[in-house]
Amino acid sequence: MAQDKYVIGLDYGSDSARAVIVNAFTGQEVASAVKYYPRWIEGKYCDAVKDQYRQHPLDYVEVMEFIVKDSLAKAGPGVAENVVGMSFDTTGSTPVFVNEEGIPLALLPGFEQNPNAMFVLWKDHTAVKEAAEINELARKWKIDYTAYEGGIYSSEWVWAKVLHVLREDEAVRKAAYSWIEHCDWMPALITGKQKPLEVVRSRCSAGHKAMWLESWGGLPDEDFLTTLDPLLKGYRDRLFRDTYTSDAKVGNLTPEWAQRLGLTTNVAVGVGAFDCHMGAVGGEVTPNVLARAIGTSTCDIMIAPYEEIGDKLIAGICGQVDGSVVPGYVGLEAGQSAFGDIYAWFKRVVAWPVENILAKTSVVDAETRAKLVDEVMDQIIPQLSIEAMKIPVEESTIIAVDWMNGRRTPDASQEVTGAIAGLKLGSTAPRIFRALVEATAFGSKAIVDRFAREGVKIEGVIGLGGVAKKSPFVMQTLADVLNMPIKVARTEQTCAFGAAMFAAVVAGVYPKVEDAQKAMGKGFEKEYQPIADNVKMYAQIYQKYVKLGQFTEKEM
Ligand SMILES: Nc1ncnc2c1ncn2[C@@H]1O[C@H](COP(=O)(O)OP(=O)(O)O)[C@@H](O)[C@H]1O
Ligand SMILES: O=C(CO)[C@H](O)[C@H](O)COP(=O)(O)O
Repeated sequence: MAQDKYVIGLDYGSDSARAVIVNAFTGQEVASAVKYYPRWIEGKYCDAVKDQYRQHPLDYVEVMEFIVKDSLAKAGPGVAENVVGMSFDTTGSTPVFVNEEGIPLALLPGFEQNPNAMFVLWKDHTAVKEAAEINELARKWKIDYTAYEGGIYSSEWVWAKVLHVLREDEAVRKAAYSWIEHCDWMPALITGKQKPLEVVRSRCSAGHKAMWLESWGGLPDEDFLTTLDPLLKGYRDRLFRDTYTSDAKVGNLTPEWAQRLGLTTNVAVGVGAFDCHMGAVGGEVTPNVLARAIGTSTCDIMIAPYEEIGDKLIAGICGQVDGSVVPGYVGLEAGQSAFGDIYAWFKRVVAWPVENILAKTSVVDAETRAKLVDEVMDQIIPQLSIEAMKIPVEESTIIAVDWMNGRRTPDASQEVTGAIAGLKLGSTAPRIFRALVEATAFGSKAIVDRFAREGVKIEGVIGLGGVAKKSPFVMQTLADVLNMPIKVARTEQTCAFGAAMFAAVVAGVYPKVEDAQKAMGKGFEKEYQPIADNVKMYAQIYQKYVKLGQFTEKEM
């Protein structure tokens, strides 16, 4: 019998990263490990009031070493030496400035504590002004470089972010040579191909976030960038012309990284991509099916055959890119800038006395106090869900809008804000929580409706990600609001699993990712069916959501 071969999929989410070791022949999950980013979880380098969210490169490196070694230890003997491939997915656009050697500036002396020298996380919205300038210039330019990115450039994306940091920070400006996305830096680091012009760049990040298009000759031309701001002079030449889909190999693990991770230099490392794109692959996406990674945010992915999409431009989404999901298809991306993050925000609001009064009380000893606080914090969302679920839909008289972190799709605007209306003295925490869950579902419906309006047929919905797994309440509400059945992917870590499928292709186990999907895929664990009575009621409540959104967009 042939020796088993193993692959590792690494998924870098907003708060934590996980590694999954998978048998490349059978798709059996052998072991996994997860770890929160240590500096991030302490709230370092972030300022929510300013919409500033930065992540230190050391968080990514330390977590990688831990999760790979921990999962290998759990896998037991005979696995490490037979790992043949490794691929990454990360959040995005999450770029960092690097020096000529490709080293993120925060790893250099003098920059260790400078948030501008760190990765600018996708949800950082400090570059709203720069995004508006990009949109204004693109409208007037001979080529509308935003055309394949839904027609609106967002402050979540790389050019807005790098321009903002260049303007804000003279020290970074002087030290910076180029920039790199998180999904490209991880493979570059461990294969020793870190120099900016040697980095094998992802089609997914370049196409969806950097206005890269093959037929334009790659990135927007120098003239466009320097008209935007002369500070961008020379960057285009210090970046890339070509990009690669995730079935391509970056290189092999270097001896140093093989040793640090407990693997061998036989490990082939694949081109990275964004979490939801690999998640869609792990969730076995097919044409006309919307795969939704539902976690902190949502990222909604579809794939379309060339002959179906042709030259059609889909307005108001986060881009359509050849090969960004499955090579050989156009990948379409949309999403909500906050989904589970809205529940997390409400949890922080209701938990204010827990974190600020209970956490300081002297009524109990320190150990008991810490346990109490932890237990209350952990139980808030699950308990609110249980209570909110008991409220009949017809009593859903509180209406909320889900733009607490801006609106990613349809029609990106990070300037819009969230809202809660219809409050009364009887509006309890579970009732408000229910309204927030409904608002996140209504935000999803706005996306589905936009795809339909643009002529993209959706025949099925797949749910993956933390919320899809953890919350039957949210998923049932979503099925009712969308009036569509939703299948939930069986694999525990669908994004990491998708990365593992790509790793199997990169390592030569399968010629195409579709073959890896067939052999390794685990199917679905559950299907939520819309409940007809709820569907009718939500169709009416949705109109109120739309009106409230129009009001806040205009007046707030
Ligand atoms: N029981 C729950 N019901 C609904 N949402 C939840 C629940 N538990 C956690 N969440 C939300 O899940 C989100 C994290 O999703 P997850 O997919 O695990 O992470 P990430 O988005 O970083 O990949 C958080 O925003 C959190 O508020
Ligand atoms: O915008 C993205 C991809 O284009 C982000 O990577 C994604 O939304 C991150 O979210 P999460 O933490 O929910 O996985």
